[in-house]
Amino acid sequence: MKILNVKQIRELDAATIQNEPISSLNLMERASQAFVKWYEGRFDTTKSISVFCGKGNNGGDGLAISRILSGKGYHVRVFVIEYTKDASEDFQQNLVKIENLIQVKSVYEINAMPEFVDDHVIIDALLGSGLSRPAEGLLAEVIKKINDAPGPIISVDIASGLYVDKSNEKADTIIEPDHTVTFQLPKLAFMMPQNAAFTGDWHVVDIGLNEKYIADASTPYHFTDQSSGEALVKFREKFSHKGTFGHALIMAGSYGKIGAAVLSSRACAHSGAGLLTVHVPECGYEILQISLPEAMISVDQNRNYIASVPELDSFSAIGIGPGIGQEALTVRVLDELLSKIKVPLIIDADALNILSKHPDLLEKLPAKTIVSPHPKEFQRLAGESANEYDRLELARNFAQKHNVIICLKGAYTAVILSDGDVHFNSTGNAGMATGGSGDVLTGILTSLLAQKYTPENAAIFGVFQHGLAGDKAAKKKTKTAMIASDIIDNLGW
Ligand SMILES: NC(=O)C1=CN([C@@H]2O[C@H](COP(=O)(O)OP(=O)(O)OC[C@H]3O[C@@H](n4cnc5c(N)ncnc54)[C@H](OP(=O)(O)O)[C@@H]3O)[C@@H](O)[C@H]2O)[C@@H](O)CC1
Ligand SMILES: Nc1ncnc2c1ncn2[C@@H]1O[C@H](COP(=O)(O)OP(=O)(O)O)[C@@H](O)[C@H]1O
Ligand SMILES: [K+]
Repeated sequence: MKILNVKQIRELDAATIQNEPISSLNLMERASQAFVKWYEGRFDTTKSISVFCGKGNNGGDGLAISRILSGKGYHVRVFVIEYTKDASEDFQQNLVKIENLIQVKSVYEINAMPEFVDDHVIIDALLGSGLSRPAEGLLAEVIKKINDAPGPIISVDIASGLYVDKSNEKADTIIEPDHTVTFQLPKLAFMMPQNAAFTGDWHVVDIGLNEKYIADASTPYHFTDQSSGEALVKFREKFSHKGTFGHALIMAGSYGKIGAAVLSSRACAHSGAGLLTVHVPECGYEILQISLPEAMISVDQNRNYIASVPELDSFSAIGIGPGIGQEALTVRVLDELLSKIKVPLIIDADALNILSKHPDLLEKLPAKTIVSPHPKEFQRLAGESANEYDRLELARNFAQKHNVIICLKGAYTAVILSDGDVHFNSTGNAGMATGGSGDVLTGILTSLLAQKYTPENAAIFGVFQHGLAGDKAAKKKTKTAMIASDIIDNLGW
């Protein structure tokens, strides 16, 4: 699924109107019907509704939604906030359509706002994708008043005051909805943790916008939804054998952190690699052998941390990093590995921290190496950013400059390809915010690389699979009780 910018969204609207063809008023009607269909599935007619409309097309949607809901037996109050004399054409037409059906109250000053009762639903149709500056004056006061209301808030298309594709300032006044019902495509703003309060649960409703425009639109931003994630799976051929699926090498663990090696190795074995060798310091030998008899163990000469690179000839992909520590000899191991490696590589955790401290090693990274930092590791690697949009740009530049693939981990992990394209992941949940989840991802990615997934597909599909398994684990055990091992136990489909 693509994520488009504001200009493209406007063009998409126009392309639909022109090519279908459909009048813009009827397109607004279709969008409003789609919103109402979503609403009916959630709230019954016992709950009263207050709809707050601005005077652009988002407000026009609000008026149409009010009329349709009222026709379905909902008790609806409608308020138009009079922050300007100008109103869009479709807003005006919808005002005429509603006039004899529901009383519309004009709000010229904050004291004219209604009082709210507990289970009263608020629909926010003040400002949509046309936001061009922060909400101020009466609009800002209204937004604050709505945010203080006890009942649920549902934003039409996007929370009023939130930009679609660029960062707000901290001081901006923005609606804090429980739900956002957005039209046709997810918005870039929804991907950013900084906007969590201004997004709520978001839902995309199909309003039949022009498919050709969407297919042709050029954008770096994509969303790996269920269908695009599942489409990447490589099914096993009938006559395949273990040699078909590659031989993965995982280099992980140090004294006190052998668990990281166990987690990444188990995840690797459960993700389809034909063979798996785990290189661990001596102290990890028995632990690994017992916890994962399916793996072969390559025992380092050093007791407590990895100090040597094993013979690499037989491996088809290598993952390094979980729990390895940053001892001087381990730094040398990473250096030597980067000089010798001829197969796809994934670098995570302490191996990333070593890269941050030894930036000269960055120049040695083989093309299309996958790096999987969480935000703190990425900051160590690439530096600070003022906000998450800037961080994403920094990551896109970093990926292009070093010709690597970055899995920037988070609620919507961003897989950033070496051409700068970004694929936000749709799966996963806050139950995965627990020690070891990242080690599991490293194992999955190593496994997919060993199976000859392209590094791009390995990263996108691996992150998707990881989140999917996390979602299954949360369903069975709850987000609170699940641990990283549960993600492994729920791999597969
Ligand atoms: N695209 C689609 O597919 C479809 C879109 N639809 C709907 O249309 C919505 C977009 O409509 P829209 O373009 O009229 O924008 P919207 O936000 O309602 O108002 C813009 C007006 O507000 C003004 N303004 C801006 N910021 C302001 C501020 N802080 N304080 C005060 N004023 C401010 C701005 O002024 P200007 O920037 O021109 O000075 C302009 O006059 C979209 O979100 C969706 O709900 C559906 O109906 C059909 C399918
Ligand atoms: N709130 C969340 N929603 C979805 N996924 C999450 C969330 N929090 C963490 N995760 C996922 O869990 C993993 C955590 O990785 P990481 O921070 O490296 O953990 P660790 O170092 O403990 O293994 C990442 O893949 C991340 O995307
Ligand atoms: K809105």
